Amino acid sequence: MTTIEVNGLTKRYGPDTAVDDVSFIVEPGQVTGFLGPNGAGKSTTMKMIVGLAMPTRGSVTIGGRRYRDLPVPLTTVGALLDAGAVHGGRTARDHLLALAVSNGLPRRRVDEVLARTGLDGVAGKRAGGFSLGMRQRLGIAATLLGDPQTLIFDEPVNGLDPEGIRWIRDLMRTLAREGRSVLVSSHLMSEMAQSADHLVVIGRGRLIADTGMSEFLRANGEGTVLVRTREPDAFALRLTAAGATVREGLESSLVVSGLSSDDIGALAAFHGVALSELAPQRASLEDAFMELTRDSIEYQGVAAQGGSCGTDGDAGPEASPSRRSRPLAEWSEGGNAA
Ligand SMILES: Nc1ncnc2c1ncn2[C@@H]1O[C@H](COP(=O)(O)OP(=O)(O)OP(=O)(O)O)[C@@H](O)[C@H]1O
Repeated sequence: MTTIEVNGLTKRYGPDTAVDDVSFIVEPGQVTGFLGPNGAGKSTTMKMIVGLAMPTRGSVTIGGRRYRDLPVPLTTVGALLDAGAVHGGRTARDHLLALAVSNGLPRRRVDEVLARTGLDGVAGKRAGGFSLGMRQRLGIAATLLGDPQTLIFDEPVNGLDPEGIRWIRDLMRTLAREGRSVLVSSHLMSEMAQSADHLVVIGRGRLIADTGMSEFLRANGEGTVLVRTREPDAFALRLTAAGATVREGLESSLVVSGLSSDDIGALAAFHGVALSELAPQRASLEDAFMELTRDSIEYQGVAAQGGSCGTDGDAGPEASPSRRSRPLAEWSEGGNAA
C-alpha cells in the first residue's frame, strides 16, 4: 500500500508563502481531489511531493520514503505536472521509450501504456503535432510506465473537450479501483464532485478542508429544500416552529433543512400558504464549499478590486498578488474552464 503523507509542508518564495503548513494523507484505493483556486498552492505542493521543489519546512513521504530515497521513482509514483513537457520532435513511442530506458524499465511497458491510453494508433507520430487531449494522454502514459501505485495529476482536464474529460475521469476511477493512490488537482469544484472520493481543499496555501466527499456534501448543504412563497417571513416562522432550520436563499427564497419536502408541503397546505417552488436540493460541491467557507473572513472577505480578479487566471507567477487575492465567490466553472 502506497500512501502519500504530507506533513506540515511549507514553501516560501521570498516574502510570499505559497504553501503554509499543509498536512494531509492520500490513501490508496481512492481518488483524492486536491481543490483550490488558481494560485492556492496546489502545483507547488505537488512539486514538493515529487522532489521538484524543496520545502521550506515540513516533509512528504510516499510509501514511507522521501521521493529522493526511492530507488526507481517511476515504479512508485507517476506524476503529470505539465503535459507540455515533451520533446515535440519525438514520436510518442520514442518519448516513452527514452523514459523507459533511462529509468531501467522494460521496453514492453511502452506498448502497454500506449494501448492503455488509446495512443497505439498514433505511436509513430511526432508529439509536437498532438492535440492537447493527445498530449495529456501521452503525459498520462508516461506516468503509468513504471506501473506505480501512486499517481499525481495536476489539473489533468484543463482545456479538454467533454470526451477527453470523461476519459480522464474514468481512468482516475479505474486506477483507484486497482488499489492505487490517486491525487488529482482541480480548480473546478464540479469536476471534483464527479471524480473524487476524498477532498483536500486549500486556499492561499492553507488547508481549508480534508474530508470524505460524501461527508463533505452531507455536512455542507445536502438535504436542504428550496422553498419559495410570497410570505417568506411568516412561513419561515412556521418552519422553525416545526423544527426546521431556515436560512435566506437567493431572491427571497428559503433554504430549509431538517424537514423533507413532503413535510414542508404538508405544513404549507395546513397553514394555507401558497408555495411557488418546493425543490429538494442536491448540494453541488460549489454550494458545499461556499457553505464551508462562509464564516471564513480571511477567504471570503477579500473583495474584487480594480478588476484584477476578472482575468482568466493564466498569468505567470509574477501576477501572483492579484491571483492570490481572487475571491472564492469567483470560483465557478464558467469563469475558468481553460
Ligand atoms: N517559482 C516560483 N516563484 C515565485 N512564486 C511562485 C513560484 N511558483 C509558484 N509561486 C507562487 O506560489 C503561489 C502558489 O502557486 P501554485 O502554482 O502552487 O498554485 P496553484 O494552486 O497550482 O494554482 P494554478 O491553478 O494557477 O496552477 C502563487 O502565488 C504563485 O504565484
